[in-house]
Amino acid sequence: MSRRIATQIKALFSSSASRRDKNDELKATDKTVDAGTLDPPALPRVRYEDLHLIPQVLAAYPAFYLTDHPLPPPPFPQARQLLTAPESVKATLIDKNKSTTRGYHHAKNSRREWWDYSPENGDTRLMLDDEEFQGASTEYHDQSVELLKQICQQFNQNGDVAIPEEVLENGGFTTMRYLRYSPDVFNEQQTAEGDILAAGASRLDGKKVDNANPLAKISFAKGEYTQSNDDSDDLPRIEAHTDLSLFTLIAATEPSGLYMWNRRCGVFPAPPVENAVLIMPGDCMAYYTAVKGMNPLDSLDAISEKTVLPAAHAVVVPKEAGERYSVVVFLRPDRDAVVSRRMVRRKGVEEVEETALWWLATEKLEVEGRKCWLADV
Ligand SMILES: O=C(O)CCC(=O)C(=O)O
Ligand SMILES: [Fe+2]
Repeated sequence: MSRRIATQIKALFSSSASRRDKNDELKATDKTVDAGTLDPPALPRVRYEDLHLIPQVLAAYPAFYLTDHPLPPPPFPQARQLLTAPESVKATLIDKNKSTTRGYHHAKNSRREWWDYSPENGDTRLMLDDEEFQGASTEYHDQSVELLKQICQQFNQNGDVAIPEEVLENGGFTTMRYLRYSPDVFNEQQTAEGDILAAGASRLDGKKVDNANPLAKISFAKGEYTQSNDDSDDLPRIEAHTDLSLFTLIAATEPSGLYMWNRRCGVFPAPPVENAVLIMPGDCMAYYTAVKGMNPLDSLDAISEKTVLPAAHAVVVPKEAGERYSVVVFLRPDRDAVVSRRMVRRKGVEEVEETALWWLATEKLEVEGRKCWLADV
């Protein structure tokens, strides 16, 4: 790493500390300070003009905020417009083929509802019939895709191609999601037999078991996170998972409630930051940045410090905090894009096995706690 970049990165990471209240900063440097007065760890901020720093930043942090970017304001009014529309309108936005990546969905036991915009071939089906809604939504989607592609290009510098150009040529299987987390989203027959269980929840011996929410009632005190599962059924949330994407972009309203893990299980709160978007790597990046000639499906040796791992994240909106809206853009390769190639031995013969995005998606559905809502990819 050049000295200039090393200095820039150092400045970048210390700048998250310098943003804190001056008193806190003084406390943080005082070795005798009670750990209870420390802030939780902060995710770094990267300016748009410093995109080249991203590979190094993601070697140290699970995600980052991008500031000074050219995106328009996030379409929160549109998210609110759609997700608070009458049930009869939402019903018209449900895909007839039961797609899990297009149109309106809810997980009422998690007090969450969402709408996916899947614009393959410029498709505007399952959108609100409103010109302003469509204009703002497509504009945010299209510009976010361009931005996320620029982020991917940072891994293809100096003759090194991590992400194949063909993956970045078209929009691939990219989608945008509007989410609403609210105590007002609830299942009227919450306890009725046969109701749809919250994502990640299952029935065991007739009892409802909630394994969806490891962050229920999370709090930070004395320099540590503590968690309890009391009332976890009531909190608007999304279970811990990684995204099936190259990169994911998130803009959210207050209150916060988004948490991310780094590769050493450190937890970072990821509250909204004004005029910034949160960028996190998804599953595909681990394959594209694995040690050359090795495959994470074969061995953990394929993962080096420079390998960009998908960021595990969860949302738990604190009790009585009100509603939270988020706008999420998932940059993905085509469904058929080969994400990984490796040599396997079958019936004594060595052959190349190719893994496509759609296969990763279906495989992921089998993994408890790592569901990704892409059943029909
Ligand atoms: O609402 C958020 O901030 C995150 C949503 C999310 O993780 C997802 O939809 O995959
Ligand atoms: Fe996610």
